[in-house]
Amino acid sequence: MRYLVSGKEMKLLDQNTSQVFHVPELVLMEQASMAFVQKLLLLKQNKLSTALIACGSGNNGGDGLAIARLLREQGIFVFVWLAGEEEGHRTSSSYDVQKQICSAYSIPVVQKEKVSAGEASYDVVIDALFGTGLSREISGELANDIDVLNQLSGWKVAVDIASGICSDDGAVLGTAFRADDTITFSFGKKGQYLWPGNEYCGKVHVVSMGITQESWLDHKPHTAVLEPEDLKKLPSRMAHTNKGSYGKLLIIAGSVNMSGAACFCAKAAYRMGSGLVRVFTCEQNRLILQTKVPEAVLVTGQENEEETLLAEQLQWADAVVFGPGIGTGQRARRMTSTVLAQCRVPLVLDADALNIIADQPELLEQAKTDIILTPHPGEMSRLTKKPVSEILTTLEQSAETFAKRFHVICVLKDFHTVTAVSDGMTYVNLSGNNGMATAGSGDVLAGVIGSLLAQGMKAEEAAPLGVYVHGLAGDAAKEKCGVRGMMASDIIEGLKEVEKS
Ligand SMILES: NC(=O)C1=CN([C@@H]2O[C@H](COP(=O)(O)OP(=O)(O)OC[C@H]3O[C@@H](n4cnc5c(N)ncnc54)[C@H](OP(=O)(O)O)[C@@H]3O)[C@@H](O)[C@H]2O)[C@@H](O)CC1
Ligand SMILES: [K+]
Repeated sequence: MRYLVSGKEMKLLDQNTSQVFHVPELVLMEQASMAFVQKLLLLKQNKLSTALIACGSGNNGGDGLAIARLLREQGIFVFVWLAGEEEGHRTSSSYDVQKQICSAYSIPVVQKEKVSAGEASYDVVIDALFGTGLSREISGELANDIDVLNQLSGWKVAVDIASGICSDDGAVLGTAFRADDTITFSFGKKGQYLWPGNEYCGKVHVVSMGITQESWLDHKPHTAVLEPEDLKKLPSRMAHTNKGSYGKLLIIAGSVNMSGAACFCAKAAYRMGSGLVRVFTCEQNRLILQTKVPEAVLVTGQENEEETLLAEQLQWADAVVFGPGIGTGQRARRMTSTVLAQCRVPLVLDADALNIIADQPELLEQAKTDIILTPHPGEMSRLTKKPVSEILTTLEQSAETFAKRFHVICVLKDFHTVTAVSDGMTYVNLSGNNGMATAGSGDVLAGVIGSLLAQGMKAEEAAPLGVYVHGLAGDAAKEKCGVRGMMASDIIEGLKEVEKS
């Protein structure tokens, strides 16, 4: 697991390192710039001969000037554009020092007219206009400067973060540099991974500049990304066990003409390691379920006995998934009330269950168990009564606010799904790909998380880990089918590859 930080947190880490651990700002700047150059050369295998470095007037610009000097040392023809100063902005003291050094080495300075005229071309265009210090919309000449950079040909690389992207949430503040790659210091910044910032920052490379975990002091980071080593947290398999040792999962899913959701969910749960899965569904789905997932035990009932049967099944289960394909009619609404009132084991609420709860959020408050909700932005919009556009641009905040308000875990699904757990941690998921935007993918996720819960994982661990594993399964499916050919069943098959990794 690694942490992602906001701009404010990065500033705090910088300050603590300078003030408590006595590492001067210029030393950090030198280390950052050296690490940047090392990475840059590695990425292009030393095949660079010309570079343009556009510098703002703060410390990001200071980095840019140090980078110019270090690239020159490597025999690269460098040109700096002092865009911040040209626009009359106040310079930082470290920028002033770096500029003095550059002047002493006679590093060539180009003016805007020359850059915008496109007279020269550069192998790499480096953006050091703004970093984590960006605090408001970029306007006027500086906005135009960014547009000028975007129009240049050549490989585009951002120093720390693409200028114009808010480090905290990925918003575009006015306009933004479009980087192919971003080389960032010490910690990934949240805005590099959240939409639309992720599209502007390109591939993000984190390099060390000498700020270590100690610099957190007593502040606790609260956004994390799971990594391959976190797969060790998956429930272990012992030698002397039987199918009952891996939990009893109840999946309440499917309705007339909606059998697929139940199939995907149950299959995914078995592939995730469940030993016993029961599917509570309607009688009409018997044949298809018994053909597609013969491993699952089916429970169906007549309308007049269904409520009693459901209550009995809730008693049997170690974990419950409720919602995929249940519809939003009277039967589904009755079941929602029963499940939320009577379930005493960890519960995943997905799909139609979320749409029903959107009309009766008080049901969530009455529940007496750990709940994980897995809305996509459309469902989240119905749950919160906020437009989808707002949810998409405030993904982390939306998940966090909902989790805190209802004391639940909120898995807000998107290209980079955000999981907010009730203790204040949020996880940004980086596994997966756009081929997973396909029917049934969400049912698979619900089955994966449900399975982990039934195997005894705590809800706050099962939710982010389930999301991560689901993404890895999607990546395995991409290898086999490509992003267009991928279907939910391929993601289920992909779960086998995650197990092998
Ligand atoms: N600190 C350290 O130890 C190290 C930091 N490092 C590097 O420093 C970077 C952060 O540097 P930074 O804090 O100087 O801010 P930066 O992003 O360069 O912006 C400059 C100034 O612009 C201003 N401003 C803001 N928004 C604006 C707008 N829309 N339009 C116009 N002006 C605007 C704002 O000043 P304000 O006007 O708000 O007073 C801001 O201060 C970081 O990303 C990393 O690259 C590394 O060297 C390692 C050591
Ligand atoms: K930058």
